[in-house]
Amino acid sequence: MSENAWNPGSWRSKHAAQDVVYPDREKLDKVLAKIRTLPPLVSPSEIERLRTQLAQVQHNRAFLLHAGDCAESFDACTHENISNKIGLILSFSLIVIWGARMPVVRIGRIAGQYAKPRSSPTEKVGDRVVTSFRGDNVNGLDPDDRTPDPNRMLSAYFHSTATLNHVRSLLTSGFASLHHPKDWSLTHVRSPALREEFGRITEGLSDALEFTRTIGLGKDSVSYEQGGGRGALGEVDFYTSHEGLMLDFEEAMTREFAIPSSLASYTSDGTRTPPPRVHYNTSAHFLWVGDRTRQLDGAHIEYFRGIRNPIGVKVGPSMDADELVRLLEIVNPNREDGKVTIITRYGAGKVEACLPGHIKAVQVSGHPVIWISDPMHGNTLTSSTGLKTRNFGTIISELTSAIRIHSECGSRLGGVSLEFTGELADDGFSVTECLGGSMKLSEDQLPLRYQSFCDPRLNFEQSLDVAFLISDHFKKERTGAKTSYGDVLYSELGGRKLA
Ligand SMILES: O=C[C@H](O)[C@H](O)COP(=O)(O)O
Ligand SMILES: C=C(OP(=O)(O)O)C(=O)O
Ligand SMILES: [Mn+2]
Repeated sequence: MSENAWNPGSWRSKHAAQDVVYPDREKLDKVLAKIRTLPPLVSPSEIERLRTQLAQVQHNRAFLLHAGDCAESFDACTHENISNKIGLILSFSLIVIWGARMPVVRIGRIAGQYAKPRSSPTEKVGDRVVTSFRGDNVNGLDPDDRTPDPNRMLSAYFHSTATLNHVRSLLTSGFASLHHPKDWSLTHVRSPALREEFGRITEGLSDALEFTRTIGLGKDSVSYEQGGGRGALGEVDFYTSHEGLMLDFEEAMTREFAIPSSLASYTSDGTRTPPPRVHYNTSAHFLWVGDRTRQLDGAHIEYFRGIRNPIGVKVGPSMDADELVRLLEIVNPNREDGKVTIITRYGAGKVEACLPGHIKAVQVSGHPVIWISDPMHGNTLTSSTGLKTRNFGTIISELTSAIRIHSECGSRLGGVSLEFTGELADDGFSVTECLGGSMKLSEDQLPLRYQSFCDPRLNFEQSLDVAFLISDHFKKERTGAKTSYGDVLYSELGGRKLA
């Protein structure tokens, strides 16, 4: 075997950062053997379709929304949570489509986002120092349940299956058409100026949808349940993703297939070459490599370079510009369109110093990439009461800086990666994990409905605030209106420029 040969297990000869050590190796092997026999969660055709759509994003013909929980949990795998999450993704994308007049490619952090890298192998729970919680795929949130258990990977497989099945059933039975701007209440918006701006967008959008329905009458007058079509909003593509962290699991879900729709080729003497066979990770459409596991000579990059799925690479302030280009050479040597999404996450105070150099280096290299901004992970802080949180103003500051810097560098921000949730607490209200937004969530409100057990997520209202901001930006760009970050939406939402 040549030194450069790849197979789904070739990562095993490299160092895996954030590795999980299982005390019972035999049990691990048994679980992995079982996972290898289980059916794929997603199909090669869907993965190829996503690659094509991401190539559209790369060519500025679509916008990418990558969003969902920091970490899913097995307990949160319920009808209510899943439908609220999908509902938020659909509402968010509708608002962006309205402003940008561009399709939105939706990739959820869902149906498999069960494993977490951590800053430290141990953490303090009360007075005790215990092994850090690494996600339901690995160990339990209960401090007495922190020993990694391989059976959790099987459980993750089945929870992913249940989640994905529910997502598919919602989307194929008309759920998307229920997400109407008329149902979005703006009563939480504290600033009258902001409420007016948001209202203008929802009204326009609502009118447009009604108009579409009116001219489509006849075709759509029979409901889906009565045998009719799915309506103007009914046909939506939706893709799944998770961080490709647990390489044992990812390897077991990697399967070899011929590329669908590729044909056999024939030479002039009639010799037939069968269609190329490649390796798909069949546990999700899209996988990303984290900022903590992207070492060029490490196990994760070795695994990622061999799969056919489109991939994301998290890039933080510690990435050198030439290292980024070398990474692209490794994971996309043939420079395929739609293959690599760079997800930048520097922090609002560092984006100015880091992003231009990264953009320029990639431009000089000629590598085709999609750039998206993750304005969450570089902006985490601890509240005075010890809760992990993020400030809405800082989040939109990094996002708007990224949009501006791309444009100044002759590049374009192709999308956004957010940790958000539409899930509701038992009292029916949104979670309270991030500060600010149009509801002006304050520090003393954080403990009210803080439900995340990893990173703080934007709630439904705060997420739509971001959608309105992006939509407004694209509308201005499209109509040639002057974009200024001192305008109503940005300033009323608490946006600020940090040094
Ligand atoms: O989601 C990202 C990381 O897993 C998370 O931010 C790590 O959190 P920690 O710094 O508390 O370990
Ligand atoms: C772990 C994550 O991010 P990063 O690798 O950028 O820290 C994440 O997206 O949850
Ligand atoms: Mn996170």
